[in-house]
Amino acid sequence: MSATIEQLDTVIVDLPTIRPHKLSMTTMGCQTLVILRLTRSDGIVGIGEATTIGGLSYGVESPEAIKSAIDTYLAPLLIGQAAGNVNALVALMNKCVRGNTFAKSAIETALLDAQGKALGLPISSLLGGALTTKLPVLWTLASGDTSKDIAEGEKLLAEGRHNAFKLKIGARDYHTDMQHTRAIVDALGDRASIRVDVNQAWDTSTAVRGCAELDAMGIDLIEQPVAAQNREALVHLSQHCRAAILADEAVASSDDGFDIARRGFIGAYALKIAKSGGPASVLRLAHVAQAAGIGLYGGTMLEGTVGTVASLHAWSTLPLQWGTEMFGPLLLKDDIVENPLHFSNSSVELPQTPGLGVTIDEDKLNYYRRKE
Ligand SMILES: O=C(O)C[C@H]1C=CC(=O)O1
Ligand SMILES: [Mn+2]
Repeated sequence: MSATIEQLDTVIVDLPTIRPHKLSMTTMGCQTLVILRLTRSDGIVGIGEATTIGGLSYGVESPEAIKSAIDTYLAPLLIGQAAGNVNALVALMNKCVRGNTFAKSAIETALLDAQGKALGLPISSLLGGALTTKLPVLWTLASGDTSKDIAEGEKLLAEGRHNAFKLKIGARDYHTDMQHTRAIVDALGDRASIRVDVNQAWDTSTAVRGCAELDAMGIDLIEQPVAAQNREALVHLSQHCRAAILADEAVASSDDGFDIARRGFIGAYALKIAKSGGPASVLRLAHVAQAAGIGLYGGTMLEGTVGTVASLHAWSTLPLQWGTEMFGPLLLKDDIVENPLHFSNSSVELPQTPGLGVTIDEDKLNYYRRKE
């Protein structure tokens, strides 16, 4: 008899960051992960993670709401169902629960982890196979202080840990942001690819001016310069700017991807498992992008190791013109897995053991779990 889903357990975990991480909408001093354990009738346990940024300041699901959506709605829906058919379970979740892609992503990850363990295959194999087992990883310089960012970039270049940096701008006034970016390009730009993420902070005319100025500085990639809803401007910028434009908050589902492509967008899409509902569901968006000639980038919600590895399994099956930013675990002071990822030479290694390839460290989980 095939295994059924018996139990879903969620815990909220708060992990401190190694330094403040400053984005246009919030400054993080801690990252909150929702860790899911899904137990099957054959005794196999799959793990998953749902993580957002800054409570409700970045996405529409808070960690507390994600836990509640799983505990109250998704768990009762799934318990008793056959555990091995991920497509059927995703279809059931999408039929009965609207939105809530962060919560669904944790579940899809746990289902794939469990099924991979049952079949003795890594998740990437369940998704059709990895094109590579080493993926490029950039680092985000976002301490909020230009000289600290330069020192951090110099150290990481010297260690050979990263050769591409993303700068977070948009929180401060336009001139301060431009001065900050120029100083970093002057200091590090001859040895590293420098990209910026504006996180939706500019109106259209500021974005037209800003993208031209960033272009002239030699910035390679400009991420989400305008509001997520301002698709006209995003398309216009992608067609008029020499630097590539990366759509992040503007693109979550394959429908978003199709609409933006249909309007004539020619940049790249930041894929994130949390935006699309999991490591299998995100591939639909990737395939729309590929059909439209749009580039791919492996994006992060600054997940811990579980969410990062889940994403890496999906990214490994795709040609990524712009690499990945799967550095989340390196931004955290500690980890809740027994076998952390290996980052070196500007890349990370994809685990090859069955399922995700990571095991929870129960003592660490217990230490960092939120005590209600
Ligand atoms: O891209 C975002 O908007 C969010 C996140 C990804 C990397 C980082 O530093 O912040
Ligand atoms: Mn972004």
